[in-house]
Amino acid sequence: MVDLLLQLADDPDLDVELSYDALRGLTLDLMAGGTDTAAITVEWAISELIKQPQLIRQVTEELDKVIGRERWVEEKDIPHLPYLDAIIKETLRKYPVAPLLAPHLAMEDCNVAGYDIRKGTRVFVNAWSIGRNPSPWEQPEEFRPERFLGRNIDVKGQDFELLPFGAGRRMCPGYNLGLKMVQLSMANLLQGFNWKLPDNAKVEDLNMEEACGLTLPRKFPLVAVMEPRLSLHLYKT
Ligand code: HEM
Repeated sequence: MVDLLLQLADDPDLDVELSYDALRGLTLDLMAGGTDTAAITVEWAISELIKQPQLIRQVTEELDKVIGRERWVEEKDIPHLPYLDAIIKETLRKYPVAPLLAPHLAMEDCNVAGYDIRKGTRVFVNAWSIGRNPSPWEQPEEFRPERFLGRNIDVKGQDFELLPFGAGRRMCPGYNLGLKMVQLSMANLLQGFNWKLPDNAKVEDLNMEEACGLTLPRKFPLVAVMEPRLSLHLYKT
C-alpha cells in the first residue's frame, strides 16, 4: 500500500496533491485505526460467549448447519450467519471500540435535539453510554444477541442507537474492512475451536472490567483454552 501511495504522490496529473506529510499521516491513521480495533472487539465477544456457553452452542449449531465441519468459513458464508451477526452487533453495542468516537468540531452554529452548539465547539459523542441506555436497549447490561434477531438495526451509521463506527462524513472509513475482519475471525474461531477457561476457572469469576482510554480494551487480557473441533487435517497448513 505504501508503495502504491508513493507512486501516486509522484503522479503530476493527480487532482489533489499528495504531500509526503499527508502520506505519513494517512499511513499512521490506517495502522492505528486498523489493527487493535478488530482484535479488541473479538476479545470482548469471545469473553461474553465463554460466560454464556449456551450462546456458543447456538452459534456453532448455525455454523455446522451452514458450513459443516469439513472446511473453514469463507467470506461468502457470512451473509448466511444471522446469529453470528447478532453476536457481533451486541458486542459492538456493549463495547464500542472508540467509546467517545473521535473528537468532532462544530463548523457552524447549530441545534441538535434542542441543544445549541456554537461554532468551534469540540463535540464528543458518547457511543458507550448510548449503547447502555435503557431507553432504546432493554436490560442494556445483559449480553443478549437475540435482541438483534429480526430487527433492522445496522452498524453503518444510520441507526443512531448503535454507532460503533460513528456516522456521517467523519465515520470510520475502514468500517467495511473492520467489520469483515471481525466477522471472519469470529466465524472461524468459533467454528474451528471449543473455548473454555483454563484450569477449571469458573465463568462467574471471569473479570469483565474495561480499561478507560481512547479505545476500550479489556482491563485484563482474556486467558482461554482452545481445542480443535473440526477434522484434524484442516489445521495442517
Ligand atoms: C471493528 C473495527 C473498527 C471500529 C469499531 C472502528 C471505529 C471507528 C470509529 C468509532 C471512528 C471515529 C468515527 C467518528 O468519530 O465519527 C473511526 C475512525 C477511523 N477509523 Fe476506524 N474502526 C474500525 C476499523 C478500522 C479499520 C480496519 C481502519 C483502516 C484500515 C480504520 C481506520 C479509521 C480511520 C483512518 C479513522 C479516522 C477517520 C477521520 O477522522 O476522518 N478503522 N473508526
